[in-house]
Amino acid sequence: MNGPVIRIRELCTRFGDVWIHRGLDLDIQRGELVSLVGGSGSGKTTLLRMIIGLLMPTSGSIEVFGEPLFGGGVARERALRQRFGVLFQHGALFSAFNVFDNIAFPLRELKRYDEGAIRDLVMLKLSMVELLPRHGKLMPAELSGGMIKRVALARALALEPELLLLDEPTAGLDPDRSDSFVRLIRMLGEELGLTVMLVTHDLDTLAALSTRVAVLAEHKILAYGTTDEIMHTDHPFIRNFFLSERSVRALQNAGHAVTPY
Ligand SMILES: Nc1ncnc2c1ncn2[C@@H]1O[C@H](COP(=O)(O)OP(=O)(O)OP(=O)(O)O)[C@@H](O)[C@H]1O
Repeated sequence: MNGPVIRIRELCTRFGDVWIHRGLDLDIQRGELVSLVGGSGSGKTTLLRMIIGLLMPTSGSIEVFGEPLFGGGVARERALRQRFGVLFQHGALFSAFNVFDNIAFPLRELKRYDEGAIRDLVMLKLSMVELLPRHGKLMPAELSGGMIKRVALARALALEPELLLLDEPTAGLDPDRSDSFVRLIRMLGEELGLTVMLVTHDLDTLAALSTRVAVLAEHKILAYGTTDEIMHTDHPFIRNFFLSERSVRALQNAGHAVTPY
């Protein structure tokens, strides 16, 4: 496929009288790792939910893998969605299923594999996220925050997606767990040749992962470029977000040349 993996044009979203997005355009090319940042309530999660197909925009278009996301009939929409994996903010594991069954869920839903093949695939995904076969028997309530994220990532990877969408992947993790989860995402992204889009508030995550950063402000993608390009864009949100003392430390740790504002 040529062209962007995600192509959004003239997207508008209105809830009641309130406009969230207004004329938003965004292209994400294959192999990119794009962090979406923006102020609280700017519409990042809403945009992610639209790309997943959970919400319809008020107007405008979203194409994924060169095909319109909406309006192609249930079977085609489902086939399209099988090509992307989603990691929700709190993992969204099924609390009544153990780890094995959570990861097996999308595979069983597909009705393409017998239980032997499903077992092999679940074990493979567990090892990809650096968990052990015995972890498969645990229930979600028995997992640490970091393990929940890893299981949710294994489930997101179950159908071997080409596109991975992550909502606040490191939220709620302590710095060590956050660092190791970021390393895992980066390694898997490279090994599997994934295109990744993530929503994050965390500068460490953004600085360590992104090939590009998209800034959602004033109802649209106000700036889009490499971390270095974005850092040097003059806009109040960008100055506050990137050039606070804490942010500068995170960016310097990730090897970016930056001086405090
Ligand atoms: N289904 C909905 N109905 C009405 N309003 C909604 C709905 N979903 C989101 N909103 C509103 O849209 C705005 C954008 O919400 P969204 O969760 O996308 O923001 P965000 O940028 O992800 O914020 P945060 O960084 O705080 O998580 C908010 O004001 C929210 O209250």
